[in-house]
Amino acid sequence: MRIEKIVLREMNMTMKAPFTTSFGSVQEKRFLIVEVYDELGNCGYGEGEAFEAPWYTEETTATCWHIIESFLAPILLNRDIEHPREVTQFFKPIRRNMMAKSAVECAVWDAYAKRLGEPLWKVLGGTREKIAVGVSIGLQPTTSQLYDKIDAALEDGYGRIKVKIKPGNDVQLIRAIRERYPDMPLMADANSAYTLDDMDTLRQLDAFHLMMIEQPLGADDILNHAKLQKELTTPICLDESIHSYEDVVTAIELRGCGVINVKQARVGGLEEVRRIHDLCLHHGIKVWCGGMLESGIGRAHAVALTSLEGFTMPGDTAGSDHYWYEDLIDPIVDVEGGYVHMKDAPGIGYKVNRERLDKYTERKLEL
Ligand SMILES: O=C(O)CCC(=O)c1ccccc1C(=O)O
Ligand SMILES: [Mg+2]
Repeated sequence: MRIEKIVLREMNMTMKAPFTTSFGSVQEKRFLIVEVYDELGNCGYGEGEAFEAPWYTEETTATCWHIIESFLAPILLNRDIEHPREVTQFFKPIRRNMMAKSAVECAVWDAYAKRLGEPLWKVLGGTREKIAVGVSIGLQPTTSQLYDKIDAALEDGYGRIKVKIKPGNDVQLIRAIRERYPDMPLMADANSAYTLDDMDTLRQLDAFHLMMIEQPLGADDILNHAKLQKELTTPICLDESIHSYEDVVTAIELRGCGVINVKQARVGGLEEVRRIHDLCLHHGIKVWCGGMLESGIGRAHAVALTSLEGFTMPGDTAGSDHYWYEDLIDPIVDVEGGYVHMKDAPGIGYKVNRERLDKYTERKLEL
């Protein structure tokens, strides 16, 4: 396969409601869509999932554009590729910038699968015909508004609820949720808001049989997660701390977690997720697929990944309509009774609606 053209788009779409974490809120999403064309005219799509500000990782929409335009696209253009797994190797001379790399790598996978006439999930080695998904609910102004969101998610059939916590909005909040929903599969995500000085608070969370506590401590702090995990019975799940296969090796050796939330965007693409998935399976570490408030394009890649056998826990890939009034794909990612059913169409399996793609494009560059 020969990559003959790459199109870069900066998108701007507004979510139905603001999404609030311990860092702040997002409602307007500025992200990138990458189109990769092979010599036969197959077009693959990938999503640059970084946020406009560097609160979740150091990348932003603007740094992704710069890295793709100046470094990644020139590496791929007019290059012959046997298999998309090579892309990760081609990108090795460029340090980090995982979200920029992922956008392009995902697009190459989609083009490759379309060229084979096969659905991406099968090309990746996925086996599940349907995948279980949960929802992640941001911090709400009041507990009663949070209850309303939980009730709506349960009514929509989601079988696992993740809520955000932060210092001052944690033990009381989780206790209240547990009293109202004693048996609901529940987990809490702190997005790095605590330190080991908060040990007493974090220990109290052990009383609520949470499925896991996601990323309580700093993004660069696997060592202290290991210290914390020794003190807790609830498994720790790492999110922001994991940027690569090597980070997972470190986390496993240090016993820094029981669970990994993996996102293709955070680790540089689908091939790296596959390697992490295999490693976790080998070591008995649970792994599931997280989300980045993506449009349907990034969502479709996450759905394809989640069909790998090791993704035994529900992911964060809620249906498109949970976040968006309209999505870039037809049909939308649809959740029925807590499950997304795999599509048999080639590539990501969802058709990109070109009219809507153009409607939300604010800047476009052909390379
Ligand atoms: O539903 C999603 O797409 C994921 C929601 C979520 O929790 C999240 C959203 C944006 C950035 C980080 C996170 C996270 O997993 O910590
Ligand atoms: Mg998280």
